[in-house]
Amino acid sequence: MPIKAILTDIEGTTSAVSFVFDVLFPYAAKHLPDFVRQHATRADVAEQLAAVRRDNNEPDADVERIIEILLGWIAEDRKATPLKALQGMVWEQGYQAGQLKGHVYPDAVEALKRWHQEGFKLFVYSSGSIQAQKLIFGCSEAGDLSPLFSDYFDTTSGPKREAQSYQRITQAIGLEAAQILFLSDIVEELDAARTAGMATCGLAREGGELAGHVTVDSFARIDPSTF
Ligand SMILES: CSCCC(=O)C(=O)COP(=O)(O)O
Ligand SMILES: [Mg+2]
Repeated sequence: MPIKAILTDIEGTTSAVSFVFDVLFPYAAKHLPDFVRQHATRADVAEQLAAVRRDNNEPDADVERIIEILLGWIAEDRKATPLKALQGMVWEQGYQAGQLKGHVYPDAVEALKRWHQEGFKLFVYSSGSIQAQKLIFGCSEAGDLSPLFSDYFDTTSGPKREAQSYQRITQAIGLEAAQILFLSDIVEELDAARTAGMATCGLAREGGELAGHVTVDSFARIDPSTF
């Protein structure tokens, strides 16, 4: 069945792991405490603070305790939906102030533009919140790439290592799973997408193999017509 849509991961796939770990996460760790203190009663922030209390089973946690929990989650790279939502809000301030510019590999920019022009529908699936995804592509070093994408999916569709998440995304996209090519640098994500019936391609930017999946080191080597 020919590929009609491409669903891509961000960290380690379109964008450098070092940008996420050395720029985005430290920025969030630095600015999140004051952001939470200042906006704790704002409806969208309060909703995420309530979710942290629920997820950590600490119904009485005050704002300072929640900040402590969130900083711990950043340090351990926990893909918790409330942390991801709050990080997106903090990064928005950084992008708006011109302190952050999204990193997207030039080969990814070139291929995404070409595939879009060729008629492939492009989608993103990342543990980063949809807001964070729109920012990294909308305020990228290569300019505003957001017109390339038809839709974005985050952990509200489920964890990235579970096949059911890819089934939900397939339903939302409205194609057969076999018509969707999923790109990622994590073998467990590729395995889950394949279990859901998607075609897969691994990105190993430093070289090597993602066991059991076609693996490339650059978007320039991906030809959707061969999957
Ligand atoms: C959307 S940029 C921030 C990336 C992020 O927070 C993250 O956890 C990366 O997860 P991914 O699923 O893109 O590997
Ligand atoms: Mg990744």
